[in-house]
Amino acid sequence: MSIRLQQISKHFGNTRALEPVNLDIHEGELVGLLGPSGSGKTTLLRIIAGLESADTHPRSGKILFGDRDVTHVHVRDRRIGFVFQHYALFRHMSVYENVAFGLKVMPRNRRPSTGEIRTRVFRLLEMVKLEDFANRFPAQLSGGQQQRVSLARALAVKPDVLLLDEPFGALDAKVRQDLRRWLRRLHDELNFTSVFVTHDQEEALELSDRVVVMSNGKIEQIDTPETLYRHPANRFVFEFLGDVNHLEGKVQNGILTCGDARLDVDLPDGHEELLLRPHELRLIETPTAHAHLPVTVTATVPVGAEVRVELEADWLANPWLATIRHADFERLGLTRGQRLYVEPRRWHRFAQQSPSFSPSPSTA
Ligand SMILES: Nc1ncnc2c1ncn2[C@@H]1O[C@H](COP(=O)(O)OP(=O)(O)OP(=O)(O)O)[C@@H](O)[C@H]1O
Repeated sequence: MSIRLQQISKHFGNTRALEPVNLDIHEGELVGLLGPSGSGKTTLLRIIAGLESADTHPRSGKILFGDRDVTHVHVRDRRIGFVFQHYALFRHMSVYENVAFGLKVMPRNRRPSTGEIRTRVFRLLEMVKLEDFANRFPAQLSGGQQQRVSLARALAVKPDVLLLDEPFGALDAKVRQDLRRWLRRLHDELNFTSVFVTHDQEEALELSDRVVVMSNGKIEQIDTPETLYRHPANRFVFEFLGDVNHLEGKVQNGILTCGDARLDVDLPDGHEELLLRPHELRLIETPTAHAHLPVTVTATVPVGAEVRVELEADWLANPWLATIRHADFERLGLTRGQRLYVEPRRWHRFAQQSPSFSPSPSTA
């Protein structure tokens, strides 16, 4: 089922939660709504669900599910499954009863037989690997297991659309990771259309076919994770999608200067701010002819396959972060207090007036 939003806006009193937005979600797509707190993600999801109504003035928007105009259709008639952050499982019902609930309360003419309900519930419990837990109660399950029951329950009624609001928000990192895989697998296997809300960049990039990046009630960009990362539409998207180091200074005759730091840049004279990703910084023991960026190591933290290195310097307003391979970490014998130089492999800049993205070639 495709979803189309046309000119949907929302005010709560004087607060504008959503500017008029247009959004096309294709049938079978898994779309993430990503943005900082208060950017309007939940409001947008609730409007798709029919739990919240969009503004009707000054200009009324439209919501289409496939060809069906559902703008004024009640939530219960939209054929939607929900999964929320706080597992709203019925605590007095077993896992089996929780998953079967939506089927048992269907109108008589649509309700499957008891046998069919049983088959469908066990099929879903198998898919989320909880078939041995059918008789347990929610309190006897871990957070991740409860969320898998929530997923199975939402899918039991064969929704056209599955909506998830920070579904894994309350869980620890490892469980979140597992549940993402569950969701992706179920999505691909059962082929429904899903929209989920998250403020976690990694979750959005890993799980989504396309990501909708939002800020201040506006859609900043809608793209595949790959395109978002490589071609951010503006500075907000670039900064929101990952850690960024800033280098601000004056360019004269192709050299950017900031205190005793210097970097060759192919830019016209004037004030510039360059943005650098942590993995695009190389740490070296002596400056090069093109880059003289002296720094001091203030902390080193091994994280997975990389080491995060915090760097400070008099010429820096805020510390920098570099991520390097363990092999480089060992080769350089990095310790706190060590003095080094940075050589950017690449930098980025966004023109002040226009929101265009100007990736630079390597400056090395
Ligand atoms: N029921 C409400 N009454 C008044 N203002 C609201 C209501 N719901 C949301 N808002 C406001 O609308 C804006 C968008 O809120 P929304 O919950 O959609 O953001 P969000 O991106 O989902 O944030 P979070 O990640 O913190 O949940 C915020 O400024 C919020 O304060």
